[in-house]
Amino acid sequence: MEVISAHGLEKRFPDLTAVDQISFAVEEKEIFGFLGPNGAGKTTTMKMIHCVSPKTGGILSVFGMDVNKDARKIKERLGIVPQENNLDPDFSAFQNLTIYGRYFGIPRRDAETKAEELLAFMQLSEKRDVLIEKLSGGMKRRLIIARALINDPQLLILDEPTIGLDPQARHLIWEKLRHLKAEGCTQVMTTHYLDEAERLCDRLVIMDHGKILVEGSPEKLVREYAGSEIIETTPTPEAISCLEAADISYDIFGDLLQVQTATPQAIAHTLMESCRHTTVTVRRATLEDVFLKLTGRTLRE
Ligand SMILES: Nc1ncnc2c1ncn2[C@@H]1O[C@H](COP(=O)(O)OP(=O)(O)OP(=O)(O)O)[C@@H](O)[C@H]1O
Repeated sequence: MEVISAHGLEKRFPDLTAVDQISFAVEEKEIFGFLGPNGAGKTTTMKMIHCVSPKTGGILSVFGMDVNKDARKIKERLGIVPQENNLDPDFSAFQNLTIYGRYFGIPRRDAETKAEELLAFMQLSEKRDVLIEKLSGGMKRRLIIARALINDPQLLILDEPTIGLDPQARHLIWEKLRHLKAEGCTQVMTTHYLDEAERLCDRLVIMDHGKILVEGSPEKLVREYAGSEIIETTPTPEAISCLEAADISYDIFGDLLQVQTATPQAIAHTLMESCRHTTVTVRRATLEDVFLKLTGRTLRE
């Protein structure tokens, strides 16, 4: 069953088209990722899904309902983890959860029971009565996820869930998101961390300039767009003439020469033979290789 279905979805602002006729479908119980450079249109797409920014064209349905007509009913079944920390600084961790429960009309006692459960789930019980400003970045992020779960959402929308966190905090959040998935919670996320997308997402799209460039599982995208292995060395005249003599295609990015291949051994050996004073390394291709190949290396502001 499709939880989200978009056809020719568009968001036009007076000066630019942020989302330009994109189509995608998110299936029940999957984690679906939106990747793309800054300004690609990811957050705008998320905002249309959670009904805070009306679409200007195309079709977008969530739980089979039209976002422009049934926003209230859709929102009741959603959990939102925004990019920015918008916890209420005047209240404790526990109060932030119970007060949020009121927006969904959850009776006070039920909200309190649920809040205790969620604090325990996110390993925050010890911080129950602590004010927001005393929490670390990782704790705040976990609390925002806990808050998004107060209404038992069927769809969780995560905008950069682990932005700015240390590896321990990120791993803990990944574990919790996997747990939620196993319990049947569909998730849609944006992330700039390609390792995060590779680990968590069943399927993803890479967007740029408001359009979807590619869609598929991380494994499929790596296989199709980056080959299985990457050879890296310094772009010396010897390395370049060695590859050109063997008719092997390569890319040069600053002081890095890369060859994408499924058969790295023979090429790496040839390169090592002809460039004895430079290092030649072989590594597995990653989603980051796909991302840079499709969206380029030019800095986006
Ligand atoms: N309310 C708005 N009015 C006008 N332009 C907007 C508005 N919101 C977003 N934009 C523009 O739409 C484009 C897409 O923005 P969006 O925030 O969706 O990108 P993003 O992919 O989420 O980027 P990031 O990775 O930086 O979060 C950008 O050029 C942005 O400046």
